[in-house]
Amino acid sequence: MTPEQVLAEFRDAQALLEGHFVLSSGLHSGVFLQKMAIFSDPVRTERLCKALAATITERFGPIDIVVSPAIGGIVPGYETARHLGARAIFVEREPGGPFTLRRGFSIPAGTRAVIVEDIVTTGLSARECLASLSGEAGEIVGAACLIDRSGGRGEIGLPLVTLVTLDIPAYPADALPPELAALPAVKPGSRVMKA
Ligand SMILES: O=P(O)(O)OC[C@H]1O[C@H](OP(=O)(O)OP(=O)(O)O)[C@H](O)[C@@H]1O
Ligand SMILES: O=C(O)c1cc(=O)[nH]c(=O)[nH]1
Ligand SMILES: [Mg+2]
Repeated sequence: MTPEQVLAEFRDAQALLEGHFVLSSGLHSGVFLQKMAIFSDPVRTERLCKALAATITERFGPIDIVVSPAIGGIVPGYETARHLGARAIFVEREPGGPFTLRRGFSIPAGTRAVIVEDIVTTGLSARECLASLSGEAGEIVGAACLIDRSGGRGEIGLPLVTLVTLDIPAYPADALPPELAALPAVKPGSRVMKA
């Protein structure tokens, strides 16, 4: 799948939103990729995740386990795992807390795992996912996402593959451009911000 085809999927699904958004990292942006507009369509999700699985195989070789950060990573993690012939597990948090591997999930010795994210903005969520797996015996060989909106600057601590790299501006709350500051802010994701 070319980057243009991937972006066309997001555009056709009306997943490319404009407004004033508070992102998971606390940064603000005028653009939000509403991945759930993609993941609510199994056929569209299959097309994208099949392509991501091929990219993962090419870069990292055989994969036994896909591990994803909840909530956004669960659907693409599962669908990508299906195309990799791998298992799909996820890390989740108590509101406001760190990611944890629960529900009997593990990455056993001798297995090769990859982190699958939906969108990477700063890499914070993927980094926190990786940190939560430090006690697992298997090898985390890399990370993958559908869209990297960091311009390739997101830091995960693992090699990252993606279907598309975009460089979408994001701003700290105290450095908003006036046109963004003029719009009411909404926070679409699940991370609980600490006051
Ligand atoms: O690279 P980052 O700066 O971490 O931003 C990207 C993360 O933000 C979103 O998750 P969010 O925490 O909003 O919750 P969600 O997965 O429940 O949508 C998205 O699903 C990624 O996990
Ligand atoms: O950084 C985020 O929180 C984020 C950005 C984006 O475009 N889409 C999303 O689901 N989360
Ligand atoms: Mg997320």
